[in-house]
Amino acid sequence: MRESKQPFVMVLFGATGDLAKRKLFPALYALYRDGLVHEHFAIVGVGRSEMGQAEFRKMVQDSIAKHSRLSIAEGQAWENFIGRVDYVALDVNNSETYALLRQMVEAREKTMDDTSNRLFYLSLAPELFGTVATNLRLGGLTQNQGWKRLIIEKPFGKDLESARALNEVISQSFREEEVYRIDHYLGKEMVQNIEMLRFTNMLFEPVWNNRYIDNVQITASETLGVEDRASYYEHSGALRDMVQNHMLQMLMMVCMEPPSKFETEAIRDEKVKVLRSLRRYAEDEISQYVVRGQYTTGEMKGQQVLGYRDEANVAPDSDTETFVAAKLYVNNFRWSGVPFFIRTGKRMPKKATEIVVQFKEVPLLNNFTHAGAVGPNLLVIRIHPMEGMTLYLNAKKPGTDDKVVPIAMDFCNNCDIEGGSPEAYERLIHDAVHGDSTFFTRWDEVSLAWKFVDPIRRAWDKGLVPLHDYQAGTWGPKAVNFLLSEDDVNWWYVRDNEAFTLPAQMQDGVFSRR
Ligand SMILES: NC(=O)C1=CN([C@@H]2O[C@H](COP(=O)(O)OP(=O)(O)OC[C@H]3O[C@@H](n4cnc5c(N)ncnc54)[C@H](OP(=O)(O)O)[C@@H]3O)[C@@H](O)[C@H]2O)C=CC1
Ligand SMILES: O=C1O[C@H](COP(=O)(O)O)[C@@H](O)[C@H](O)[C@H]1O
Repeated sequence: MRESKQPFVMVLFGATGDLAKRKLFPALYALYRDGLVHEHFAIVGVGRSEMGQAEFRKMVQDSIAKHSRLSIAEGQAWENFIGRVDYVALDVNNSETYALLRQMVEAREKTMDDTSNRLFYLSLAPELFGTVATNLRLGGLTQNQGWKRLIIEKPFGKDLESARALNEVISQSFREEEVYRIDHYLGKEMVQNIEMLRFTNMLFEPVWNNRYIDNVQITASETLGVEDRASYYEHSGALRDMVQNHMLQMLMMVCMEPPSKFETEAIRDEKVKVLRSLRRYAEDEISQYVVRGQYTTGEMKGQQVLGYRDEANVAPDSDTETFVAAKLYVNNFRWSGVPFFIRTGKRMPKKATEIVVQFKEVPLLNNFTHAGAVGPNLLVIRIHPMEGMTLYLNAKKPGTDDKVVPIAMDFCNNCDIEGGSPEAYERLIHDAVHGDSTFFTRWDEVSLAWKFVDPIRRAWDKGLVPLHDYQAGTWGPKAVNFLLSEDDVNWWYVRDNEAFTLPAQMQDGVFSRR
């Protein structure tokens, strides 16, 4: 699993981009501040923009000041960090420019007792991933003495065919165990915690199956619209952007069997088995199991917002989906018959990612007069922005003889951590630096995820499934309801940053269905 700290040089392609500024530099700074990387490290930023070292360092400083969970330390500590950051402007398509990059990396390595461990991070447009992997090899950057690793941002392809082609190109320069495909949801504390909750509590594992679980709901809702990413999003849509990766990763974490060891490949093997058991829908079945939607103009926090088709760089007749909901089945012994409802969308009422595990209801016995008011137990795993979990149980209302009320046991994962828990990118970069690829996506996961998603995309492209409208600020198209009503299920109430409350359905001691 994790190696001890070792010196390394990180080459960050896309160092002037949005992700680098908002997430990657703040993450690197936090790792340095928390003493989680070797004292000998350096970052060589690569971008296209011409700028000098001082200007680049100022950009890094501004982005850390704006986006880091930690404030910039005054004095020596900051100087130590920023003094390790270099910049080179080059066009990654031009293989000749890699000689300069190599010189810069080697110059840094000379100051580290000639240790040569290299971490390449591709925070670039996906079309450039293969070219850079190849040019790194042709430019001699991958023939170093120590380890070499390649972190690749998403998306990894746009369908199975393109993902295979990309993988083929990358594999000519890096071995599979050197490739770290990012899915930043796997770096989220509470996504990682699912394993721990499940496999370290005797309370859950015996009932974690189709005998006791009625259904599972996974929501990743966003309040933001497409913002300035339309040129990417128009070709991606919510299916490729969120479902192929983040939603399926959360599903795998919920459904996987206990691994034979808490080791990288053992864990990844179990996750992959979930995707192998995931029921794949044929194109003519998609309309029964998957709903797509696109937001129209509506109100968010009292402000009128644009509909998707009116956003900058979106085609006026775009049929890109900004919302997807689906009913999934994992056809194995543990999960057969349990519906997994997933939904993700932009311009929804709350920013929240959470998983609700709804247990079956107790038998309605004649001698238990209040059975009608007794609702199901729920385990709610809150991933973002609240981190923690809530277990909903039933209990007697104090002062009454027989009135049953829902009660909630709430756990907050990050309330006691100053500055909040580590960001997903901190966790993931830290893992990659230390050779731990557990929370990165293995190639077979990627390919199976595309095998599930591709028929959906094809059915949509053929016009076999309607694209429904939903007003910005709502929970998606009404057409979604049929997915759940067949199973007599409703979406559970989603909290964002609200203080603890019982879900609306549980108030007044009665479980009402919305
Ligand atoms: N931004 C986000 O929130 C998220 C991004 N991602 C992924 O991260 C990656 C980067 O995204 P993002 O930061 O938003 O993209 P940006 O468009 O903001 O940045 C792209 C970066 O690539 C550089 N670049 C582009 N072409 C070349 C070239 N020919 N040679 C050298 N450098 C080049 C740009 O340099 P310059 O600016 O100097 O021209 C810039 O640094 C993408 O794969 C994206 O899918 C994933 C999840 C979220
Ligand atoms: O990968 C992506 O994720 C974000 C949502 O991430 P979160 O950590 O804020 O939940 C999404 O906005 C973006 O479209 C997508 O590319």
